[in-house]
Amino acid sequence: MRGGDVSPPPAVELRRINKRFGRVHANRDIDLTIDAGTITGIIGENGAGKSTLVSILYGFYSADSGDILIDGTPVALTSTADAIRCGIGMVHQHFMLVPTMSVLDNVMLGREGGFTLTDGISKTRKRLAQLSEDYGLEIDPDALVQDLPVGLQQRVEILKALLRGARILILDEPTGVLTPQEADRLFEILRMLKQDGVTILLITHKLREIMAITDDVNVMRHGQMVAHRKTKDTNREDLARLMVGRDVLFTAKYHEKEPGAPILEIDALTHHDSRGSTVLSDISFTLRAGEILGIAGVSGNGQSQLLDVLSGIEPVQEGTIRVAGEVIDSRNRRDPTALRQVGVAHIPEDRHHRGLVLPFSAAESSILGYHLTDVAGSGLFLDLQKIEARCADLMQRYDVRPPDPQWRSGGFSGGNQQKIVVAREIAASPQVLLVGQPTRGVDIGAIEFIHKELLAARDRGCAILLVSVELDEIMALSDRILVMNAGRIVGETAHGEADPNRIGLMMAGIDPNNARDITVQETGAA
Ligand SMILES: Nc1ncnc2c1ncn2[C@@H]1O[C@H](COP(=O)(O)OP(=O)(O)OP(=O)(O)O)[C@@H](O)[C@H]1O
Repeated sequence: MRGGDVSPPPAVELRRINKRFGRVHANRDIDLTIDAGTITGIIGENGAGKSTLVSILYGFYSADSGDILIDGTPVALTSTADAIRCGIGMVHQHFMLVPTMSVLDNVMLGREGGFTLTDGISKTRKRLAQLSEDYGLEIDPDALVQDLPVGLQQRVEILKALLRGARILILDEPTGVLTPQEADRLFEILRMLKQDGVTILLITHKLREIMAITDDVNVMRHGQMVAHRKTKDTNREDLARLMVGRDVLFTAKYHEKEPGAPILEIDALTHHDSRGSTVLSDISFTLRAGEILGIAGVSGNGQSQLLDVLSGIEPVQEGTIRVAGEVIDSRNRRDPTALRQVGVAHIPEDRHHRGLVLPFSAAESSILGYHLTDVAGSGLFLDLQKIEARCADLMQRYDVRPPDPQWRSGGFSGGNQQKIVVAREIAASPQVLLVGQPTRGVDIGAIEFIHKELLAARDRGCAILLVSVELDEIMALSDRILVMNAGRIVGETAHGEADPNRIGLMMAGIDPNNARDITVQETGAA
């Protein structure tokens, strides 16, 4: 017991935790102490071992060795059910909810933990309503999960954990998919939970969030815990240095450059989803060679559909796309492979579903979409040696860890998976590069690197369409910015004239010329 006999034991104590995956030593002699009723952050580069560590605490992985103490008592966590029984809950990066079921059904699912069948539906409904009210979560128990925006889906995950009796809540990169407004709301909820004595463990790459909400912060590097700081005694620069081992540039080194000829011309593009709702409305713009055109917008305002149509995942319904003179419209479809052959590359927003095939090796994933080009070999068959050698080279340049072309794509940490996708698409030297959320889940060192690579591709003449919910990222890289709201382009601004407040208002659907006394909070990529 620390601090004399009267102080309570820590909520969580990890002692000399070790975990290996084959030859990767993901967690090496990790010690971590978390006091009850605090918010503790864990930061570290991609692949540092953060998710592995919290997965061990949640009983998802078993440690090879080491001890776990909850409230001072040693526990054996051999399954997530064990963890739930010990009062541990987890909100995952990829939600574990069933989209076609209601909120109530979802929280009733898999009740291994704090409440049982005898609780009955009506009792659960009451507790759900009470918790939702206590924390201002605004959740309708009968809503279908698929109809809720991601911010609300995440609250359902939190409610599910609380209903199972969680007193220790783990959140693994909870804001990666949230708008800045949703993230602020999440932090209010976390502060309320802390006031009620819940202990919170937060993994994030965003140092702004660490500084805003945590009491303590722990830094991991190469599988080890290398530093602990009281948040009030540190700052972003200090933490960045501890993580990466060098100073980090928080803003990309942008320089002006005259763009070349038009390469991608979009005219009157309108698109409807499967339910007939209009998701893109009369979109027209021109993208030039050697230009980065940023699309700013709150997620869910048509940006994803725009990328889907431009990359050939969805057919053009109304309007035309002209790529290097070639016309694509409703009568003349091009699928993503055909588009790649005319030089249109795509870094998709969702690396799990569209960027990688998780059971494939890194080498196989590194030629996805390019298997018909000479990077895959010259004859009828794939030249595996050539593919692996090229993949090894890309992995070295993009600092993918482990740098092993034969490693299974699904066995890389989230940020390293993202680097594989970014490396593949930039290395194809496309004429047009469509980019969706390029730095989601990526550590600050890698953000700096990816930004540098995007600017370098622009300087080589590539025309880049950059979609990101991080306004800082859009402002740092784009020569021109278009703002999207409700499926329409509602504003345009040049790099030098970009004003985050004006853009923020347009993103929210407010005409900045008529808005008074409204300021919009800036977002932060790191
Ligand atoms: N299921 C697995 N199979 C094989 N290797 C794995 C598995 N899970 C993790 N690893 C390896 O363990 C190491 C640590 O991964 P982990 O996901 O814990 O990192 P992280 O710090 O959470 O990274 P990120 O910030 O990118 O999410 C990585 O090198 C990864 O490749």
